[in-house]
Amino acid sequence: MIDVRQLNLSFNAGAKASQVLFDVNFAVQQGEIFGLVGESGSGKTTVLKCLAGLFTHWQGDLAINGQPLEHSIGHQRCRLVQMVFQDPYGSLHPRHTVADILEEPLQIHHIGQRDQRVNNILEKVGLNRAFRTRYPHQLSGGQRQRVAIARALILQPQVLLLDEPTSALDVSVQAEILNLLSDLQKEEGLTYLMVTHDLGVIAHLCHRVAVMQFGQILETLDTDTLLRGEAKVEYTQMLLEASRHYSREMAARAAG
Ligand SMILES: Nc1ncnc2c1ncn2[C@@H]1O[C@H](COP(=O)(O)OP(=O)(O)OP(=O)(O)O)[C@@H](O)[C@H]1O
Repeated sequence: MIDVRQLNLSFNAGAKASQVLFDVNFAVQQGEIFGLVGESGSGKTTVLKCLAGLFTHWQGDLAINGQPLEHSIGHQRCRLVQMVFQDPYGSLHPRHTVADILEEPLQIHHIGQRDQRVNNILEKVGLNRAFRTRYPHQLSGGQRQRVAIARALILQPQVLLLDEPTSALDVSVQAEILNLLSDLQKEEGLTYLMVTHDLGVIAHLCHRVAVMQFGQILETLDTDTLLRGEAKVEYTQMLLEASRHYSREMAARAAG
């Protein structure tokens, strides 16, 4: 469903050029939830932005559902793939109501029956039509992320690119959003490519993960293999240990 072949990307040119992606290769199957993990700055978000059309100066071959992606963003790509960002407050227009936010993509794509579609999608993400007139600042963090997910889904894309979709949320609402994403994936037969640093998120949602460091993929493995501690690459083992340690410390702190 998602094919990334020999993806390379540099920022700036000449003496200031810095390459951040080096021959990135991976493939995600239809209906799969695929995680991208790795330390900060390793290039995970950059991969997502290339697929979403937010970066257009990449080199290589990108395809979704067998359709090669152009070096520009067009209407067709928006109907195929949508991105959900980490910070739902920053990604929603502060002076637009929920109805405005959800109707905008429908207007741009000349899609009718907007009221009905907005009500349906609100219900799908666990909100209701009473939220139509609210502004982002009148919503909780979890509700804002539900609106961001609704906006991503209103054009009925086949692929969602999720950039740490729960990390900006209160711990108590993280599980709610993960469950929502899991339900939507099954109901709609969606394919997810998800950036996360959270072992719990990987264990809960992902079928397979690719481990990135310094703009390269070190290995791709299934979640069970990762959680059994059977990764081939030492860096992956280290990442797993660090994440377990971090989770235990967090749990101890929360309990104490
Ligand atoms: N617009 C930009 N201009 C220049 N450099 C950039 C730009 N966007 C990202 N980078 C650089 O590209 C590299 C990869 O960034 P990216 O955001 O993809 O990392 P990441 O793995 O998602 O990190 P994190 O987990 O912290 O979000 C970093 O060194 C970053 O500084």
